[in-house]
Order: sequence, then C-alpha cells, then structure tokens
Amino acid sequence: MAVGPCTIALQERRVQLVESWSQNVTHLQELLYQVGALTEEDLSLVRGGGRLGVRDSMRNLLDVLHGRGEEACRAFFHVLQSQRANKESESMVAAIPPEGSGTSSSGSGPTNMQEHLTKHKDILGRQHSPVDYLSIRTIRCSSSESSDESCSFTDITLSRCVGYTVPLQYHQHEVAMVGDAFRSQDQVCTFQDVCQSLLSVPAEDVSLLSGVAGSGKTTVVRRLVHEWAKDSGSQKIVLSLSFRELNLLSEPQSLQELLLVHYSHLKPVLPWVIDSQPGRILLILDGLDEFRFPLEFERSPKCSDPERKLGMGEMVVNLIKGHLLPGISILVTSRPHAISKVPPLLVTQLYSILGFSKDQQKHYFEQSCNSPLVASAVWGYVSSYQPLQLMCRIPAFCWIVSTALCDRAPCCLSQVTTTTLPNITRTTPAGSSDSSTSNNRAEEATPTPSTFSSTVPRVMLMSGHVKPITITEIYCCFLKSILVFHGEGHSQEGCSPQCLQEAPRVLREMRPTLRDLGALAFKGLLERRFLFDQADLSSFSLDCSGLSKTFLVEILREDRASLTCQRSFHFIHTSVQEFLAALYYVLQALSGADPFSGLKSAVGVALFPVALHKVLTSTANKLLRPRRLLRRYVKKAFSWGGHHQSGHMDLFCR
Ligand SMILES: Nc1ncnc2c1ncn2[C@@H]1O[C@H](COP(=O)(O)OP(=O)(O)OP(=O)(O)O)[C@@H](O)[C@H]1O
Repeated sequence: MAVGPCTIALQERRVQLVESWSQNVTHLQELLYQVGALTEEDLSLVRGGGRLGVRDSMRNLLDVLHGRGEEACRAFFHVLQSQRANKESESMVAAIPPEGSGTSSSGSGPTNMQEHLTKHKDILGRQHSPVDYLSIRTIRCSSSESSDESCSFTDITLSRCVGYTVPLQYHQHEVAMVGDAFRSQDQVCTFQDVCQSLLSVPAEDVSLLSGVAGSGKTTVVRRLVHEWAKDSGSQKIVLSLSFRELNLLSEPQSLQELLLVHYSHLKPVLPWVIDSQPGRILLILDGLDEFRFPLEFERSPKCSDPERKLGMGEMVVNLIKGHLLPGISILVTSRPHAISKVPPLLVTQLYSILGFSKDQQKHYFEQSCNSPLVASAVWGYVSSYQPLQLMCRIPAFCWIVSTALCDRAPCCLSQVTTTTLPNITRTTPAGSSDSSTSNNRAEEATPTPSTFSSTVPRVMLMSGHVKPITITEIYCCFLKSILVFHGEGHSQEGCSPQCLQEAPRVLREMRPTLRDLGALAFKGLLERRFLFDQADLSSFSLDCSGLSKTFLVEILREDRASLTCQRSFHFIHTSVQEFLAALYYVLQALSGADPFSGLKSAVGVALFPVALHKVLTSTANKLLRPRRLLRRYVKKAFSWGGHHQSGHMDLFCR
C-alpha cells in the first residue's frame, strides 16, 4: 500500500470525517465506485451486509480507502470537494497536497469508470490468458488432470536491482548468462514480488525486464496481465503493446490514435485517466530486442503532445523519457543485449529473469507431462545430464524438451527399443558439465543431415539407456514430434507405435517444406522480422496444403495483428525460428550450397558485395570439403550475431 499525504490526512481526520459525512456515506460510496476508487467487493465490505448503521459504514469506508492507499484517499478528498457539502469538508479539502502525485483536480471523472475498467480487464485478461500454442500439447493438457492455468505457468526466479549499468561488453553467450550469479546489489525475487511492485498505485517509473531468448519474458507479461485482470480490486489500468506489432506501423501516428484504436473500449475514459490519474497506468512494451526502428534518445525531438503524429522510434523515446504521458509507469521487456538501448539514467529498476531452479524445472515437467510416470522419466533424464539440465533453466527449452520427450501416452514409450535411434546420441560424457560447458555448447550444435532419419528419443527414457543429447537434437525431436503427430493423424490418446515406425517416411516427405520454412526463418532473422505475410510464405512455396498444411499450422501461427488488423504469421516461438534458420543454414552449407542463394532476396547482397561473395563461395566450394565449408559459414554467422548486438540471433549461432 502506498502511503502519502492523503492517506495520512484521512487517518488524522478520521473522527471529523465520520462526524461530518456519515449521513452521506451511501452517496459517497457510489461516487467512489464510479471513479474506480472502490470495487464491488469494497462496497459490500463497507455496507457490511446492510446490517451496519451509517457511522459504522463510514468507518468501514475510511478503512477500505486507507487500505487501498494514497490514490484512493486522494480520490476520496476530491469527491468531497466536488460535493462541497459543508465548511468542515472544504477546509479538509484545502489540506489535499498539491498535484504531482498523479491525480487530478478535474473532478471525479467520467461516469461508469468502474464498468469501463471491468470491461478492459475482461478483454485484456482473455487476450493474455494462458495458452500453449501447440495443439498436441493442448490435447495433452486437456487430457491431464491439471487445469489449463497450472499447465502453462511455473514459478520462475528473478532478480531485482535499482537502476542498471550498461555492461562494457558481453563476452559470454547470452544463453550462458541465464541463472548466472548476479551482482551483490541484486536481490532475488519472485513473480509475485514483481507483480506487486508493478501493480501498486501510484507509480511513476520505467522498469526493465531482461531475460535471454525463451526465458519467459512474454510469459511473465501474460501472467502479470492475467493476474491483474483477475484482481477486481486493482485500480491500475494496464495497457500492453508489443514491439513486434509496433514494427508494422511504418507510417507516423499519434499516440492518442494508436491507443484509442487499440483500446477502443476505453475511449470514454482513457483521455481522462491519462490527464488526471496517470499514476494508475502501467504501459507494457514487450520485446524491445525485436524493435526495428532506431531509438535515438539524444536526437529525437521532444514531443509532449499525444495528438502529434510521430514515427514509432520517436514515440517510444518520448514515452520512456516521460514527455508523452508523464506520470505513467512503463515496463519494457528485452533480451539482455538490447536493454542498453534505454539509457540507464531513465531506468528505475531492472528485473532479470534467472530462469527455473531445479525444483521449478521438476515442477514444470510434472505439470506439462500427461502422467507422473512420464514426468518422472523425463525429469530423471534431464537431471542426469547436466548440460541439458543447465539449458532447462530456460523455460522455452523445458517446453521444447517436454514436447519432444513426453508428447505421447506412456504406452508408446515402452514399445520401441533403442535400436531405432542410430543417429541422435552423442559422445559427450553425461554429467561432464563445468563452468566451461556453456561456452563450449556452440560446438555441440552441429547436426548432420542424418539427424533427420532417426526416430524420436522418448524411447531412451524407458530403455534404461540414458544417453546425452544435444540441444540441436532436442529441437529436431521437437519438430519430429509434431510431424509424426500430424503425419499419422492423432487422437486424444496419442499416436500408435506404428506411427513411430513411420517417422522416417514422414520426415523424408517433409524435408523440402522444412528447407523452405528454414529459408523463411533465416531471411526473417537477417531482416530482423518476426511477422510474415502471405506473400512472404508464397515466395518460399509454403503453400499450406496437404500434410504440410497441418504441420505449418503448428509451426507458423496465424495472427491478426491487433494494431493493423493485417493477416500475419509468426513462428511458434522465436527460438524455433532461430533453430529452423540454423538448420537451413547448416544443411545448405553441408551440401555445398550457399545459404544466401536460396533466399531470393537482396539480403545477402546487401551484406556482402555480390561479385566477391560469388567468387568466395565457388572457390570455397571447390577447395573445401563440406565440413570445413560449414565451419567457415558458422564463423560468419557468429560474426553477424556479434554485429547485431541485439541477441536476436543467439540461438541461431548456438
Ligand atoms: N513461467 C513459465 N511457466 C511455464 N512455461 C513457461 C514459463 N515461461 C516460459 N514458458 C514457456 O517457454 C516459452 C517461451 O517463453 P516466452 O515466449 O515467454 O519467452 P521470451 O523470453 O519472451 O522469449 P523471446 O526472447 O524469444 O521473445 C513459452 O511459450 C512457454 O511455453
């Protein structure tokens, strides 16, 4: 609860207030409900089931307001002012502290404020409800006993520090940074702590949430919005936009236009709240690392007029600097390499996602697998191989691993033997992790084309032969799980052992589609695009028919971008986009082809002069054997990753 001058005044004048206002308590409650200072629950608390007299109701009202904090108490004094019922109250109103803590002197606000807020919560709550994008997992979740919600959120460990300092240079790969020991000034915290701090009213600050690819930033945002929407008592008004969507707005727009188009249901109240109670607004901007417009904090012209049209980069700069919508709080999420785009001086606090602890990983598998037997087999496997367990600090890997390893009913696990796994095991000794492991991980990530011809690794779980597996192989298995599932049709019970035998055929058939998908993913990474339109898909012959259709529906999700209403597609997760891009890249290079040649665009040309590039490629092709050629290409890939410094190609490089 935020304590301020109005909270204190309310306590100090409690006796007088009860004396002067008890006869008006019902009317006061109604007004406070209308401006959103009280909720329905509060009203019934104040009324005490209709059994209380007016003085007791008034006392209850003051207690509830005090419990709600400074913003509610301030609203109360404004309501009194608007009533001007007696001199006593006016003298009290005169004691309201001056503006500056985020409230208005412009009256009690629009009518039906609370209804609008409730509607807004309904809409955002639904938009941010827990989802699992894969239908095979949704089927598993619905067949398991756990509820949808528990199926999709496991507690995660975070740290918090006041402000932040820009690291001089990232020597480490981003993925290796997850769960790192943090600096002494950082404080470990839970999701609930973050929630509490961001949803407290009023606040006026810029917070950053940093986390490596797949560490769960978007999930934290979804969960935060979901929790807020469920809390009928929260007076915060959350607005949430993603940089991915802002990328689509290439024409200048005014902030007012943008917000009112996006939140048309808030039209009657948003301008008033922005004007009078900005401290109630939390604006979430998700995925700074994906933003394609430059953020020029030094050079962008100052703009404090929400009606003026601005480029997206300028708009974000002016929001973060507090020129546009002064007084609101902002949460920006980003992969670590891109957080430095926001100058440290503007940042009040930095949250970093440290990932899943061992217990949290175990819990994740218990929730996401369809039976305790499978969950314990998967966890047994993951925990016995330290590099995999380290990677599973990242939730996206847990998701991939769980999809790859436990996506069928246990009957399938027991009926296939290890002899169907000729190509997916590796020689890295189990448990051979040490501090250097993470830095060496990139070397593990070289797949061979034969990776595609093996069946899924879930068989290892029951065979008793626990063997190490690379991250690349896990992703391959993830794809295979989807392919096999769709190749043979599916039912609630999962596919038959027969369908596992058919895996190689399905994989063979899908190889051209995977290549095209990989080329699209690769082109997207080079252009820093994560949303694609129908024309992009067509240019890579992704025609969405037959088997490829069902598969593509899983891997490429269709969206109507809410800011533009255009039909668009994105990979199920950015890590899958990066994996497919890398797979395409490596397979092209291994077969002696130039990974850029299949892109049918000017991207490669822009990065390397055409002639030089051609000469180099053909000479290299003649002189080098495929593996050496691959190594050379991988080096190039690393150098772009380094160049971009936004972390969006980290997994690709791995
Ligand atoms: N707390 C969590 N509980 C359960 N699953 C989670 C959690 N966090 C993340 N996941 C899983 O990991 C996947 C990736 O998470 P998310 O998209 O939130 O990561 P991100 O950090 O936003 O990734 P990126 O940087 O690539 O945008 C989710 O789709 C979800 O399946």
